[in-house]
Amino acid sequence: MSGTDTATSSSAGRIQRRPYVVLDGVSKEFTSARTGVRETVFDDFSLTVHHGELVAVVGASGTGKTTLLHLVAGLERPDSGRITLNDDTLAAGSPTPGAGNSTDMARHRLGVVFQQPRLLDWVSVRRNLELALTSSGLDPAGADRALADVGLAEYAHHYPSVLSGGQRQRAAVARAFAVQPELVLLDEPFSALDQLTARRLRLLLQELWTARPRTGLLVTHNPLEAAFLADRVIVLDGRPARVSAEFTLDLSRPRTPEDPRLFTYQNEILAALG
Ligand SMILES: Nc1ncnc2c1ncn2[C@@H]1O[C@H](COP(=O)(O)OP(=O)(O)OP(=O)(O)O)[C@@H](O)[C@H]1O
Repeated sequence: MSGTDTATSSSAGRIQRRPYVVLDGVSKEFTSARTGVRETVFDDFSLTVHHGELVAVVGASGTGKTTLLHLVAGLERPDSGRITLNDDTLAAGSPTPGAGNSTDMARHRLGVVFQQPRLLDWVSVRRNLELALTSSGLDPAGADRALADVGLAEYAHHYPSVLSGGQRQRAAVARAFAVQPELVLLDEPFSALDQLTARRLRLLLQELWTARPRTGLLVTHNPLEAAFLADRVIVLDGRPARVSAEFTLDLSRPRTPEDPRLFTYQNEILAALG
């Protein structure tokens, strides 16, 4: 633990040595809809994310960042290799790869935030959260608390369409955290927002993370966002994808967006991106 303030936490204090997400020798191919050619996105790819660790994944467009999240979420199955979450085998390669098991998300308490909020427009914001809670076998009464945590209590009865883009993404974050996820997957969660809103939501995410540390994978094109939020940043490169560089960010939390050390990391990550 660094410093004397008990509200701050260092990575070393939060991250356990126990692996939570393990990809072991994972391979994944797709057939391009455009050319009909098979592309090997991952070949014998391995990655470990430890309990309490937030790993950011950066890399050029098309390297396989979203595919990596989909594999971990159980939305895609590996062609070969094994993926385990908290020692529980989520997926093992099968000769007939197909869609993942939709119960995986509930079983492992996954919270997912996508680039777009993906809220149901025909029900209220509260109902959106209640449905997520119910499908995870949780009490829907938790919706109001989750909305209050992100500052949206007074918008609970509104339909998503009357909310601003930032408020909708805030609601999406609330929905992801409402299920008290053990694992949070974030796919470019703030890239569709203006800079000021994105900054506020990063601070909110940090608050939620500090209140109760979880394990997470964050896909982002923004090296500064990666440095601000993550414990470790990996750079994915090539086809098939491999980890070409890795940065451990030993900065205590809460972090401030103006911390000059973040800009140093940003430059190092940018240099690794080439
Ligand atoms: N369901 C699919 N069917 C066919 N090809 C796919 C499918 N999903 C991904 N791919 C291909 O796999 C490769 C990796 O895609 P992916 O979306 O994971 O990359 P990415 O690194 O997240 O890209 P970006 O940064 O642009 O979002 C791309 O060539 C993509 O076309």
